[in-house]
Amino acid sequence: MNELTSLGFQGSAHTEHFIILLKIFTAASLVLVTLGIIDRSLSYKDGLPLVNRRFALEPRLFSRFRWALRSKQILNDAHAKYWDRPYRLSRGDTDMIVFPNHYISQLNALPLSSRRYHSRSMIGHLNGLDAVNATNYHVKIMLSRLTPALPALLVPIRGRIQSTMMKVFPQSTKEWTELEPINKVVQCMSEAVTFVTFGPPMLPTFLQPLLVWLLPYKWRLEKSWKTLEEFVVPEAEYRKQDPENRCNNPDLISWMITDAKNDYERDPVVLTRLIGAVIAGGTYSTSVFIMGVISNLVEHPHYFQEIRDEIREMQEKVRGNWDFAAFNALDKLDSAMKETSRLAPGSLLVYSREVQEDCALSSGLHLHKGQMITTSGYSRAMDPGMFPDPLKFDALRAYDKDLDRHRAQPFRSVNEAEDYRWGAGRWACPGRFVASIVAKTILVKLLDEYEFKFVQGKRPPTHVLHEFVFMSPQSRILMRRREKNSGIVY
Ligand code: HEM
Repeated sequence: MNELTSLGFQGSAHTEHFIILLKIFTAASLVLVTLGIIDRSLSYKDGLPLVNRRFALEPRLFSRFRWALRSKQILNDAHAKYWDRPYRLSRGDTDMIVFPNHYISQLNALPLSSRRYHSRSMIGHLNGLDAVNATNYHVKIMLSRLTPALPALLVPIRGRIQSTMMKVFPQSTKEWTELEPINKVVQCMSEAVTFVTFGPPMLPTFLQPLLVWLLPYKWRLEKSWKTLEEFVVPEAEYRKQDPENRCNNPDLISWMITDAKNDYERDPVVLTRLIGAVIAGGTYSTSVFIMGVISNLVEHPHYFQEIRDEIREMQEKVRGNWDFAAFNALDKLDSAMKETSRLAPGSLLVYSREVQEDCALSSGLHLHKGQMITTSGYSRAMDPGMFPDPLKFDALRAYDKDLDRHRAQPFRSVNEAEDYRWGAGRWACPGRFVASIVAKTILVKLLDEYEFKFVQGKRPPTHVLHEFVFMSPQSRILMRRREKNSGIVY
């Protein structure tokens, strides 16, 4: 009896357990089915493969972490899988359609905005860079006024760079000095950028270090904007009162005041924001790039020597007159610059745009207003079909491959058949002419006059965070002035 009771008892306990399990199973199935339905309803309907999100309901934070830490791998895998097809990349902050490069000519005809993209992705509403949403005036002036004036501006730019270099780089030919080269180059670069922006005597030198810190990760934003405004606003008001006499100088502010078509374009606060965007976009990127060229050449001393010889020969050929043509005829240095930006572009993604109106591609793919699109410049730069042995730094790659073509399409050009170092289309980097000539001006002297060594033999690392590729301004290098150099004087 006892046994039966106990069996009966156990039997009802089993039944109870079974019912509980059944309930749990039913509830779990219902949750899964519901999640599946929600997941499907949240998924995109355009059939594009989704990269870096495992299912539509996966918290975006996971995509963001993966993208922050493994962006190169994610792009490599996606390129290997979908190389000829667009795919949707989940970055965590937004989902972008990544187009293969051959779509660019078709995309160029669509209503896309690069500035809206830059403003949105750089949280322009928080840092004040959203002024670029309303106008492309700064880009227009850079291309139509600044670029043609560069040959004439070269002489004062050269002089300023030279005197800054004498101040910030070591002069001893005996001792090695350990320093933070990026911060030093930033000072030279900002001399050039502030000169083309404000003209000669306008900007007090004590403000220049502040402008330098209008850099993405060092922004003391509101304070920096305020400092810049405190200078630019009264200066712009002053020049506006008598443009004929006060806007004669070839500089960005004067051109922006004289060429303005409406009150918005000549508003001093707007001018401050636009100028801030130009300075922030150009100073740090070019300085890191210059350090990248030097690091690559230190790592490959035979190229360093060849390029140094090229500089020495040019110095003799032009008898010390380093004009535009002389800098632009340094074919080997130009080739090393192309190779440096191919291996370490500022961003793995280029040609990033926001769609302005609903539109469709010839393939039938619909793009909706507000959608972000981009291309993977990195996948192109690493394509062994375009660049054999793509991970190798071959300083003379472009020079050796086809010299005529290299000369016709130098570093400063937007060459859509090569990599996308300046982006592409109408909104490719408008600062490329400034970046190229200023970088060459600094590099010619540094490569000719200095020896470099890595600290403890280790190259300063290049980091990749999200799509951004950068070197820390705190990276250090050893430098010593060469006793025997070509004696270049700007
Ligand atoms: C080596 C240095 C530099 C590199 C690698 C670089 C690269 C780029 C790239 C890839 C873009 C995006 C283009 C696109 O989406 O199609 C861009 C945009 C831009 N760059 Fe540069 N840049 C450099 C230097 C400069 C300098 C020196 C300036 C200013 C003097 C500058 C000003 C700008 C501006 C204003 C834009 C935004 C254009 C727009 O979309 O409205 N950049 N740059």
